Amino acid sequence: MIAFENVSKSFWTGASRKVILDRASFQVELGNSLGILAPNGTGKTTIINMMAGLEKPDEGVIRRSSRISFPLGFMGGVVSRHTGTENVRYIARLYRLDPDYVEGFCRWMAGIAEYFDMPVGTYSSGMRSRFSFALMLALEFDIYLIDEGMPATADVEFNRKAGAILRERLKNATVIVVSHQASTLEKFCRSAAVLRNGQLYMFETLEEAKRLYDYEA
Ligand SMILES: Nc1ncnc2c1ncn2[C@@H]1O[C@H](COP(=O)(O)OP(=O)(O)OP(=O)(O)O)[C@@H](O)[C@H]1O
Repeated sequence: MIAFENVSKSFWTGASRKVILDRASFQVELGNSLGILAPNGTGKTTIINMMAGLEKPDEGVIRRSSRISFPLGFMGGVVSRHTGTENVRYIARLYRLDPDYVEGFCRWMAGIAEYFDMPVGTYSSGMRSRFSFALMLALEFDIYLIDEGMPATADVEFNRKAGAILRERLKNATVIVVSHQASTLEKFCRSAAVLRNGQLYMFETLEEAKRLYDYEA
C-alpha cells in the first residue's frame, strides 16, 4: 500500500508558483493497479518520483507498506563506467538476490548481446531503456512505477517479451502508470485517476476517469 496524506508539492519558477499537488490525499492498495491521467507538464514525473522516494513533498506524509520500485527508466543507481554485468550483480546484492539469477535474467531480457559486458555509458538510448526495464523486472517489487507506459524502444521483439513478463508479474504485483493518454493505461490498470488542479480524482474504471479527462481537454 502507498498512501499520500495531505501532500503538497509546488515549484517556484521565478515568476509564479507551479502547483503539482495541493493537500492531496489518496491511497493505492495492493492488487488494484492504477493509471493516472494528466496532461504533459502537470506533474506526472514529480508524482511518480515522490512515490519512489526520489523527491520529497513540501508538506504532508507519504506512507509505504510495500516494496516499491524505482520508476521505469530510472538509471540513478547505475554507474555509467561499469559494465551491465557489474551493475546488475552489484544491485542484486543490494536487494539480497542471487547475482547469477539477476545477471542471467537481465542478459536474456535486455537482448543487447556483447554490450552487456561493455560500460553502460556506451549504450544507445534504446539499449539503456531495455537495460533498465530488464533490471526492474529482475528485482522483486510489490508495486511497479511506470512513467508514460512502456519504454520507448523500436524493438518490437523486446516490447513483446517485456510486456509478457510485466503481465506475468502483475498477477502478483501492482502497477502505477502515469500518462497523458488513456490508451497507455488500458493494458495494465484496473482503476484510474485524473490529476487536476493539484488533486488526484480517483475512479473505479478508466472509462469514468476518461470522461472527466476528456471534458477537461
Ligand atoms: N525542480 C524544478 N523546478 C522548477 N520547476 C520544475 C521542477 N521540476 C519540475 N518542474 C515543473 O513542474 C511541472 C511538472 O513537471 P513534471 O516533469 O512532473 O511534469 P510531467 O507531467 O511529467 O511533464 P512531461 O509530460 O512534459 O514529462 C513542469 O511545469 C516542470 O517544468
